[in-house]
Formats: sequence, structure tokens, C-alpha cells
Amino acid sequence: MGEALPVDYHTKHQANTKIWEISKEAAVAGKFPISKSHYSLIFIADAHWKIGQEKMGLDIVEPNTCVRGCCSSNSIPLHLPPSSFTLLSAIAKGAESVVYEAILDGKKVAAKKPILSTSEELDKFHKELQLLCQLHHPGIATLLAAHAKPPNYLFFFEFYEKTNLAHQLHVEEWIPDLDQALSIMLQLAKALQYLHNKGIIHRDVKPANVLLDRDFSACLADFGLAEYKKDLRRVSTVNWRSSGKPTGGFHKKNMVGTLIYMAPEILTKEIHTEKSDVYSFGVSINELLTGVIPYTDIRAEAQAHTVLEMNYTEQQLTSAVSSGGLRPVLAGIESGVPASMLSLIQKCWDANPQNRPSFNDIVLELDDMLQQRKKMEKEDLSLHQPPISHVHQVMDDVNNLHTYQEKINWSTQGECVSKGASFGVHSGFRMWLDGFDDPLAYHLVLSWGSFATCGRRESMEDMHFLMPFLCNEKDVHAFGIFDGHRGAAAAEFSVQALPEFLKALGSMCSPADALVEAFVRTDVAFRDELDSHRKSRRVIQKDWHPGCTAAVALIVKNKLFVANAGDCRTILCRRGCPVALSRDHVASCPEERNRVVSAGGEVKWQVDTWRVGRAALQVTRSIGDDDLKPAVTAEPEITETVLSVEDEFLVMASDGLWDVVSDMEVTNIIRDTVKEPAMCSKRLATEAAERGSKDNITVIVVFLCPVSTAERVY
Ligand SMILES: Nc1ncnc2c1ncn2[C@@H]1O[C@H](COP(=O)(O)OP(=O)(O)OP(=O)(O)O)[C@@H](O)[C@H]1O
Ligand SMILES: [Mn+2]
Ligand SMILES: [Mn+2]
Repeated sequence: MGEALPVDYHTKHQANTKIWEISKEAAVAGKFPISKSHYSLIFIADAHWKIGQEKMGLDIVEPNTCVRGCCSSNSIPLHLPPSSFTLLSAIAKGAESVVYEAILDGKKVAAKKPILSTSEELDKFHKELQLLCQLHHPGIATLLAAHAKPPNYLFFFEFYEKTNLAHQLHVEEWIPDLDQALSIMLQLAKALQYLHNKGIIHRDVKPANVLLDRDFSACLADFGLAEYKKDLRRVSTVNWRSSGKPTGGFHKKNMVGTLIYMAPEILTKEIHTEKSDVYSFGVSINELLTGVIPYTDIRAEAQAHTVLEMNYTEQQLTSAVSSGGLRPVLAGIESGVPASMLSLIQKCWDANPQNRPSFNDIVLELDDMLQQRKKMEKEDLSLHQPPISHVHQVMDDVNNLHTYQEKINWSTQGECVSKGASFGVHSGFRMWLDGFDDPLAYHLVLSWGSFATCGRRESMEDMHFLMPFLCNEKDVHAFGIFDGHRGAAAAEFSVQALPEFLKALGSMCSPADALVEAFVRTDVAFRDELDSHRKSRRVIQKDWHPGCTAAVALIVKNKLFVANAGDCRTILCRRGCPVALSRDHVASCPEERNRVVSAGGEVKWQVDTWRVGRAALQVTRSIGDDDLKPAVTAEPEITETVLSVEDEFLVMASDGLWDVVSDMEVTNIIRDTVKEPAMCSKRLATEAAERGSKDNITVIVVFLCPVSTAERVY
């Protein structure tokens, strides 16, 4: 056994103190490397890597170097008698190595056997070994021994029972509580702080390279890409010259495995710095909090490949991340994650490396959060504050996903605000009805129904209302769908507020004007409400700008008014053929794109299509979205249709339906379904789900003539 290892072990309180780690035997034998008086502190390491070695009792055979003589260690045996180890089953097959469960000197260990077919790969083995011999930290996977002589090249590591963090999150679907998550983050941050203080950049920080022990304590592993910062310029240049591609695991196996953790500057082929590790750390800890694979909305790995491949190509993602500012969906404050942690994550993945904190800062911040939590635990939480909910409790409760910190009930808010506007008095629709007083006009016989499903999403952000006989008026009917994004708040608010505004406006202006005005007032009221919650700090998540699209159909006698803002769609079936009563307001529509741009908005091709602003919104009109106002207007487009005996039914639906079923198919499906509006709605939603719609799906069907007639029409 070696006597002592000098390490720079910086922590919050011991910054810049040179500390010596010494093995227990050396300490017991009094073999200190230098006289105590020279140093303020002697640190006897109790990290498990040492204990592991003590149990091992493997002899170091001098000279303890690799076959080339470039790797050496005074504590880690570098060549072993073949009888001292046995490889058992393979536990992981990477692009660069196979990792086996193994027995080394009677103890269960992990043996990493690199694939060495070229001389470069052999060089790489030596480099990784040189590096690993220098690393001694409780947050770094412990190298117990190595075998660095032909024909066997092997690394032996401490065995981590729970394998890696990616496996736990996406295969085991493990949901850590906040304390577990915080402790993993801190262990990782300390390991990276240690590396950076040694001048080493890891370059492959990701959950798959975080190993977990039985008690979920975390270790950073896989130094296959790690480099001394001073060598990086040369290494990177050589790599790019030889492959034309950036290094960093970019092109090995499934590109998303690593690409999604790569900082924008790396994607544009700049040189790695400490700050690119900080970026990868940010993406990784957000993944730990959300349990969701970055740039998808899925948890389980089994589903990952197809969806990832469908959503983005390598190039799309590269350009969206590096020039479009795209980032994974941030963990929600509703899951109990403290706002300070969310803002730390955002700082870590800032586009400008200089704005990212260093690991010294990160360790301090995480440490503070940990102390805070401990303090809160001590004080009686139940007295004043609800206990911080564990992430999984909220995740399990789909309906809670978008209720924010103090649980603002947006639908109650919507009701109150709009009732206040109409003073709770409704003076009737005389003006509307008198306006169309033609005794010979076609008389509608209505039946209506709806169906709404969350689909494959984790939460429901669609809302709708069915209000036949509005205010008990036999000839006035209203139906509406709201499709929320960035949370359900705007949709929940609007489904209450908009019909109230509409009722209040019924006595003041024409149906078309009333619809426009109701949309605009709902939007203003919602944004005001959100603002006041921000001021009163009930909403503390910065950059939370919920919105919703909206479609409302208003029938007054034989006239149908359809108001639309966004990509919900309304069609009318006339003599068996679909007639569009609304136009989708999306950035891929040139007119809308021009309108947004002339209103001062920014439209860019991002990921897969045209999108608006930093938020990368696909729709160009909506209620809410206050970061994109006024360009993304709430003002609807209105169509006005005189209904006649030729008109059979109306279908309104959120884009979850229209994404996968065409207007014509919708009419055909209704033709083949029992003429019952709720059944037809359900049939359409089911069809959309079966065709792979990934969104919430809401469908409203309104028959405009007696069902027997509808049946006869076909
Ligand atoms: N000490 C260990 N204990 C338990 N499992 C381990 C250990 N070391 C590695 N593994 C498992 O093997 C996997 C691959 O290990 P590692 O990342 O070191 O290899 P690699 O070939 O460099 O992989 P990659 O293809 O990600 O670069 C890990 O994600 C982990 O699941
Ligand atoms: Mn790995
Ligand atoms: Mn690797």
C-alpha cells in the first residue's frame, strides 16, 4: 500500500488548503508524508474507496506501472495475477467497452474491458488509466485496480449496485424525492468541482455516466473523454481534422445519448471548457427532477427511440439548441422544486458560457439549499407551510401538474373576473334575435355531444364548454374549445371567462363583434390576473407564460358564427362534404407569418417548422402568452354562415384530432357511426389516438338537423 496521496481537495470551508489524504495504515503507523506543522489540516480520508482497498488486500507488484511505463500509481495495483480475478456476466455494452460483473480477490467488482482494436484506442486506454490513477474523490467512481498488460486490458471499479442514473430514471422509473435529488446533485457537483480544480474537463457528463450505489449515493464515472484542459486545443483540432465532426461521443451509437447534453458552443465546434461540463450538468439535473428524457415528453426508455427519432433529426436539434435557444422543458415549480433550484438550472444552461456558474458557485448554492431544507425540516413544517411535496406525488396526480405553488384555481378566477365585468346582470339577446327576424328562415333542430381525452400526454390542457340555450334562450347556442399550452392555466381561465363575457356583450353589439370582444377581454383579463399574481408573488416562476388557443361557435337562429384564434378547427358538413369554417393560425401559414412579423414578432424555422419567438410557439394567435403579445394576438377570425337544410353537422376539435385525421376523414367517420353526437365525438378521438396522436384530444359534434334526417342524407 502506498503511504499518502496529495490531492487538492477544495470545499467550501477548505478552499485553497492543501490537504493530504493518507491511508489508514500509514496514519496508524505515523507515516505522515510531511511534518504536521507545515499544514493547517491533515485530512484522513474515510471515503469508501479506501475501505474497499483495505478489504481487497491486493499486493502492489513493483514496479507498479503499465506495460509502457506511462501509467503509475502508489496505491492502485496496475497488474494482477490472472488468478486474482474472474469475469462473470456482461452488465453493459458500450460503444467503447464492455462492462462485466467480476470477482476480484473474492469481492464483487465491475470490470470495464475497453474495445481495443486500433493503436489509437490503445493510447486512449493508457490516457484514461493515467487520469484515473490521479483521481481520488468520494464522488468519483473508485478504480480499485487495473490490468495494463497484453493481452488483457481491464479496469476494475467498485461495484455500484443501482447501476447508472439514466437506468434508474427511465428503466426502473425511479422517482427520487427532493432530498435524494438534491443529494445526488451535490455529490456530482463536488466531483466536478474537484476535477475542474485539477484542470480536468470530463466532457461526457450525463445520467448514464452517474453510477448509483445501493443507498442512491452518486459517483461520476466514464473518463473515456476526459482531458486536461491544457491538452484540449490540440486534441480537439486533431479530432475535427480526422473526422470532420466534434468529439464528445457525438457520433457513437444513438446520437441523442450524448448530443442532448452537449452545450451550444460544443455543437458549433468550439473547444470544451469547464463551462460546457456545467451545461451538461444543468441538463442532467433537470432530467433528474423531471424524470423526462430531454426534448421528449416521455419517461420510459422503451418509448424513447422512436419518439426521439420522430421529433428531431440530429441536425435539427443541433441547430435548435445552438442557435434557436431550445432547451429541455424545465422542471415545474408545482412539483415542489424550489425556485432557486430552477433558476440555477437555467443559469447552468445559459447560452453564454460566461453566464454559467462555476462548480465552486454551484456547490455553494446547492449546499445552501440543503441547509435550508434541513432547517425547514427541524422547524415544524405542519404549522405554517405545507410540506414540500415529493416529486412523485405530484407527478402521479395528473390534474395537479399545472396548478402553481399556492394552487391558484384558474377556473374560479376566470368565473369571478368575467362575472364582475357583466355585473352579474344579463340583459338578454334581444338585439341579436330581432336582427334576424325572418319567419321563413330555416329552423334548426340541434343535438350535441363531446369527448375529451388526455391522450398520451401526462396532463390535460384542453378545456371545452357546451352551452346550448345560452341564458335559457331557445335560439342561441354556444360551444367552445380551448387548447392550453405551457400549462392549463389559460385554458382553465378562458373556459369560464369567455362565455361570461359573451353573455354580457350580447346586449351591446352584433354576434360577430361580441365574439371578437369576448376573446380580447378574456385575454386581457387573464394576463392582468397573471400579472397581479406575479406581483403578489403567488406565481414565482419567472418565464412562465401560459396560453391557449380558442374556437367558439355561436348559433343565433339559423346563423352560425365561428370565432377562431389558433389551431383548433371547426368544420361544417354540408351535403356530405366538409366545409372549413376556420383557418389554422400557425406560423407555417405565410399570411400569419407576415402578420406576426409586421406586428413586431419574430418567426424562425426552429426544430421542425416555423415558430414564434424564444418560446418557439407554433400558433400565431392565442389567449395569454404574454411574452409574445401583441404579435401573437388574441383577436379571432370570424366566419359567418347561414345554415340551411343542406347542413348536417358541425365538428369542432383541438389539433390533437386534426393532426392525424383529415376533414374528409372526419366526415366519413361520422357517416359510419351511430348518429349520436357524444358517440361520434368519442369515435373520432379514439381514431386519432389509434393513429398515434401525441396530444390531448377534444371533440365536439353538433348535429344541426334531426338525426333521422342526418341518417337519410347519406
Ligand atoms: N462500477 C460500476 N458498477 C456498476 N455498473 C457500472 C460500473 N461501471 C460501469 N457500469 C455500467 O456500465 C455502463 C457503461 O460504463 P462506462 O460509461 O464507463 O462505459 P463506456 O463504454 O465509456 O460507455 P459510453 O458508451 O457511455 O461511453 C454504465 O453506464 C453503467 O451502467
Ligand atoms: Mn458511459
Ligand atoms: Mn464513455
